[in-house]
Amino acid sequence: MCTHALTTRVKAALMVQPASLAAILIGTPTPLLHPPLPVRLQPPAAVHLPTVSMSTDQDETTNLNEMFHQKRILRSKVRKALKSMDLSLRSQEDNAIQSNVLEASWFKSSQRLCAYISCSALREVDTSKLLSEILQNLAKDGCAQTAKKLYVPRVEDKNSHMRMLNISSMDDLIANSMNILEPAPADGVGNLREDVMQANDPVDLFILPGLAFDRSGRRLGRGGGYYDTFLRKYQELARERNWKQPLLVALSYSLQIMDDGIIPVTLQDVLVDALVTPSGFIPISKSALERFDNGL
Ligand SMILES: Nc1nc2c(c(=O)[nH]1)N(C=O)[C@@H](CNc1ccc(C(=O)N[C@@H](CCC(=O)O)C(=O)O)cc1)CN2
Ligand SMILES: Nc1ncnc2c1ncn2[C@@H]1O[C@H](COP(=O)(O)OP(=O)(O)OP(=O)(O)O)[C@@H](O)[C@H]1O
Repeated sequence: MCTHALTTRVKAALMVQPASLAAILIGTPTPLLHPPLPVRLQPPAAVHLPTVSMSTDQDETTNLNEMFHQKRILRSKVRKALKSMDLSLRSQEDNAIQSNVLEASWFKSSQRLCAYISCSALREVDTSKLLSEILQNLAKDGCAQTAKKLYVPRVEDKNSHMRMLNISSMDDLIANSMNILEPAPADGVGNLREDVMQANDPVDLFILPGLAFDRSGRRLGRGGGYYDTFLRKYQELARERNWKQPLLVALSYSLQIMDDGIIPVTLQDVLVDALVTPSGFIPISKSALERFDNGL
């Protein structure tokens, strides 16, 4: 790749002037509205930078690498804290978070959702009660018009490519190589499951996992870039179709909420609209604040 192409990609990923890079690194609070969509960059490892007049670009590449390095450090700290979390506290927080979701009007009124299948080995906030409520309603109701439709993640490859496929029962899931339950592409009788990107109707709610969050909507994932890539594509689809953007809600244990300035972000990172913690709902974006104010 030529140096110019690298420079352009790195700048596009940072989407900042050099002077404001420090602000990103130290994590100045972002506005409540989400920033413009960034461009995903390739890791710049194999590029040879010329020695003249490129110090700024080199600095930017170094800073970007430093940002990913800081993310890795934070990930391992949070993983460690989650591993030593008291079991009864964890179970108490799992229950409180799920009750907060189940009682929320934005959850009750949602018709089509994407949610993660929690993995206890990864110490993720439990979603089993939410999933069984959604799927039970589907089974009870029988009427597709009023029951909620559920889409869950399926990792397709290691290049941050994930799909969200429709399931109607927990029996539709099998463990993948990472030991996370996910749907096979086709059901038991060979019919392909509906991919949310091909659905005719919009998703209104995403329930998101993550390792760390803050009150400005920053989210640190597990490092694969799967959700950021997927969410940007879905937001683009919603724009093209003039759909209302889905509400992005992340579930967080108390210890996963960081002070502002701790979570490094590039503009590739999609901000969440709200958090659900054991103590309640934290609206962040304008859209979440509106729903919260209106009791929606
Ligand atoms: N429940 C759940 N499903 C999900 C995600 C998720 O975060 N949670 N994903 C969200 O992207 C995608 C899968 N991505 C994943 C990325 C990393 C690991 C993982 O096991 N990470 C280890 C560290 C591995 C390493 O560093 O080599 C860990 O975090 O302990 C799991 C899933 C799609 N499905
Ligand atoms: N130094 C680097 N320069 C450029 N890209 C990088 C670098 N290190 C990692 N990446 C890429 O960035 C992506 C991971 O981004 P990030 O660390 O923001 O993930 P994340 O917060 O876990 O996101 P998600 O929750 O979406 O999985 C991966 O696609 C990875 O290949």
